[in-house]
Amino acid sequence: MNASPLQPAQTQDAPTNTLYGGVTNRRVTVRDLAKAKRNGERWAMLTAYDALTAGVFDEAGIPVLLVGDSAGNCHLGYETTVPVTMDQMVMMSAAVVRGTQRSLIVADLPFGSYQESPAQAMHNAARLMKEAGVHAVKLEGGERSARTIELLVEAGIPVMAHIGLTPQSVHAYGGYPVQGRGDEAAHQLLRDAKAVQQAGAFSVVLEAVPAELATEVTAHSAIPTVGIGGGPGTDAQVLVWTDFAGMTAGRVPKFVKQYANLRQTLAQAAGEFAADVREGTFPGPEHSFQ
Ligand SMILES: Nc1nc(=O)c2c([nH]1)NC[C@@H]1CN(c3ccc(C(=O)N[C@@H](CCC(=O)O)C(=O)O)cc3)CN21
Ligand SMILES: CC(C)C(=O)C(=O)O
Ligand SMILES: [Mg+2]
Repeated sequence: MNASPLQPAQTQDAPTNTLYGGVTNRRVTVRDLAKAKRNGERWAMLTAYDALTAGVFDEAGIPVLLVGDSAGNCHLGYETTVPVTMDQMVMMSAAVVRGTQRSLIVADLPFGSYQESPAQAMHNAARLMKEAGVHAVKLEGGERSARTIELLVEAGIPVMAHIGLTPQSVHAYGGYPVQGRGDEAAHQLLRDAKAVQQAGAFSVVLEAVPAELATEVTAHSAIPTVGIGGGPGTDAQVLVWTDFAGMTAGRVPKFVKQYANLRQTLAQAAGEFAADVREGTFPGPEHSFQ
């Protein structure tokens, strides 16, 4: 039986139960993710906005990378994701695709690029697939986006849905509140999950919802659920890479676990570089040409 591309082939030097590390010579596909769901395999997704960091995460064995419109907050200096444009998403997505060999690359359709009509969504999803070369797109909304998801899927575009807290609605929410609290909200989330699955989505992000509800949605879902602030019961987890790596300035959401403190590391290195230059200890002879 072929090893799942989500896990290393069981060779004597491949540690078990770790992320795959370039053990196969093909891209992860939506079929691999469906198989992982059937096999109860959990997997991790990270955001990436450029070729360099995408390549690091691809080599580290992250099977799916999301070119998130969170780039607005983490890469482009905006306060929210709302200003991010299609041209910006195409440029970042193309870089992420060029920087990777195995990870499946999903790109967000940014605010205002799909809500007008299914035809508008088709036009912009096609741009991401053709101009950037991504393998799937993601869009926000459950029942409200079902017809659009159907059209894209019928056109051969794999769609990752996104329900619960949908950050493009930040001004309608007045912030980023947890969604799905209370009976009516919980039932709406269950209807959203059912609608996107029936529309043909290959997976669905559950953002900022009570853990028990996310577990219930996952149990009733035939497609992989990807949690961010949804607790441990989802099939997969996604984090914004600048949060997980300790690069984000200021407060990060409660659901973030920081696996590194790159902001401090980089700041300290920059300080040492500046001091060496000021003091004339860099460059030394070993850095100089004769
Ligand atoms: N750096 C970054 N990380 C993200 O996860 C992220 C972005 N940017 N930009 C787009 C959206 C915004 N996100 C957010 C931002 C804040 C909260 C937040 O602070 N939520 C409250 C909920 C409190 C409650 O309702 O009980 C929290 O305290 O976590 C959640 C998601 C997720 N996305
Ligand atoms: C928060 C994740 C799921 C996202 O949509 C993004 O990074 O833009
Ligand atoms: Mg997004």
